[in-house]
Amino acid sequence: MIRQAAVIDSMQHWIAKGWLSHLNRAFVGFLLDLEPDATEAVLWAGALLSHQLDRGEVYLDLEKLCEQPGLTLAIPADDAWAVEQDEAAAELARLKDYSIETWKAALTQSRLVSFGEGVTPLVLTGNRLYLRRYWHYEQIIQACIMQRLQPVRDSLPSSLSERLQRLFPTSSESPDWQKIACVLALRARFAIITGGPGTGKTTTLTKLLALLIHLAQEDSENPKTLNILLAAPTGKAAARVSESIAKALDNLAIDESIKQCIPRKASTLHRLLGSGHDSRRFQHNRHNPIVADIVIVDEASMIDLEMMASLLGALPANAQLILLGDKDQLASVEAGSVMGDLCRGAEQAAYDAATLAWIADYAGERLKPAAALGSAINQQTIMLRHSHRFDEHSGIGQLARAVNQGDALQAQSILSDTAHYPDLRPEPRADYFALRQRPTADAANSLLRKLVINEGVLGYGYYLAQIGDCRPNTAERCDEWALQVLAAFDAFQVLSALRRGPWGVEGLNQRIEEWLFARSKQALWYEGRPVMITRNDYNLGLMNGDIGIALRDSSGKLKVAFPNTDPLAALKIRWVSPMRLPDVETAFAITVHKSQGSEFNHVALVLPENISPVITRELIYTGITRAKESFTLLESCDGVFSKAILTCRK
Ligand SMILES: Nc1ncnc2c1ncn2[C@@H]1O[C@H](COP(=O)(O)OP(=O)(O)OP(=O)(O)O)[C@@H](O)[C@H]1O
Repeated sequence: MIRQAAVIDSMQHWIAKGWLSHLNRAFVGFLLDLEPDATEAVLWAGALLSHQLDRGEVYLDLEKLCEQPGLTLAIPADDAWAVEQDEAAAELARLKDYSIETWKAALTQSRLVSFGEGVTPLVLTGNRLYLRRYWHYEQIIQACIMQRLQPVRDSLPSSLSERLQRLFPTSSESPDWQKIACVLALRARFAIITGGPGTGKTTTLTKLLALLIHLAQEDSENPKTLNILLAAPTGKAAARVSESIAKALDNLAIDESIKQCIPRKASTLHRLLGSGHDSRRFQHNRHNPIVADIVIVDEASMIDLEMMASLLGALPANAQLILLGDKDQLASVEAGSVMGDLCRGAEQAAYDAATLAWIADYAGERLKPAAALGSAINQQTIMLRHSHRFDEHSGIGQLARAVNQGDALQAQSILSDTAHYPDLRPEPRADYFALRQRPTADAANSLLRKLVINEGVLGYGYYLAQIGDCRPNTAERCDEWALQVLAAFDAFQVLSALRRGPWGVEGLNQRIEEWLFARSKQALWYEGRPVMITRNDYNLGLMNGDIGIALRDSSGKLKVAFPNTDPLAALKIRWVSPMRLPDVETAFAITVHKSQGSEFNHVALVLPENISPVITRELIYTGITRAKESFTLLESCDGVFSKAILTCRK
């Protein structure tokens, strides 16, 4: 008992430092209630597991914990890394008493732990300690995907080859991964199409759907019209997907009757599953499945473990699931990097003999066997590799590639060859910028200010001008105006790696508000304040990450205008009183995490003065690839960018 009290004391100290939360401590209390004589190792393991869940990790990896406790637990927190590193190392040393064997021995003997099915709160599998709920989600995902991997047909009709030929007449790519994606996705009820920005995921999807519709219509035994549903994790992502699908369909040379069967509007996953009020309990589940033949989810890297389990659990057994997304992006904010995990090994295209034969027979592509065989999921995973949006001259494309490959030297060399901002006018072909001189905090701040107040589209001036110059004088035009302001806001976005500190979103938003409104702290709500929802509000139908802008409506009242992402909604804008929005934060600067699923014409990525474990290659890559036309790197201290590129969490 004395030893238990000592553990709790240490935990209190960690809570005071902000390394653990009260919730983590409460979880330990819950474990103690169930097992009053729990050992210190079990209590620590419980607290650290709870801490990992807060950080978006699904389990506590005991092996990594033993090897690199600070890095594994991200203690101290990112914004205090520089100052608290030594103290944290000394505190973490107390965990050094435990080896992987002693952790496992203690957990194995505890009544709180089992190794699979059961009722214990904790589950140990190998070196991974899970909370039962998350272990269960993984089981559901695994079982539902495995069931869908079974081929649904052992051959494709000959009429399909002709259609494929028409859809993919010639290709600049060799092999043609888009064509391969189509033929593989026709084989089973599950497929993942992953690729960086502009690699043709949406284009491929529309062709695939056209083929699937033909196949269903031509089925001699049971011709049918497919019920196809399209979804994305957030409202913003759903709106972007709808836009991309509509564009891809406009460019697709197929019969109008087939096009009519392809949905142009995506809903959010919450809506697809039928979200109940204030909860993640959905109307659709295995007892009441969704009615669909094909479900497509874009921006799948944003799906967390719980949502993926809910989705798979609610799919009817015969429905086909197609996931689209960029596996190299950051994982979801909630626990679980499902897409990254499912796509492990996708680069190698490690197909087995049956898959290679299928590809050769139907796509006419003879791929070389990989050195080692990939997993069963790899057989239905296709990585698109050629960006059609960023050509070889595009700085954004080159930079994203170098970052993704962990090539810090190449990334630096691209940036040192950069355009700069003599008068904030980009050179004609350059689409990326960085401070040319040695970065310092002052230089970064002054460039950021210049950018932010820039009256053109490179900064927020353009957006502010839309508010003032385009204000309508009739109530009817208010929605149109709000849409215009929201679109203008998407032209530029400041992104930060961190939340706190002068280079985190809190500090940046404060400075940007002062620069733009030339007033130090004014009222919390003012016209032009962009806000991001920070917690799902099922009553208002606003989801974490949705962005709205405070505007005066036709009656002069300040309201927040949100784009209506419901595909069936008649009104394009929803006006919500600020009083009804307790969980929002200013969004001139947002975290890279929160920017997922969105794209902006110009992105300014701000890096802090010190590296910390959260500033990783995936984060930099995600930040860069949010930019459609131009990208600016603002390093407040030399070296952080390069170090981040060398830090890979995979
Ligand atoms: N095989 C191709 N040949 C030529 N152009 C293509 C090809 N595939 C896609 N494109 C073009 O590249 C652009 C990007 O394609 P698409 O929107 O399908 O990519 P994406 O991977 O879905 O992009 P995002 O990153 O926005 O999700 C579009 O203009 C599209 O017409």
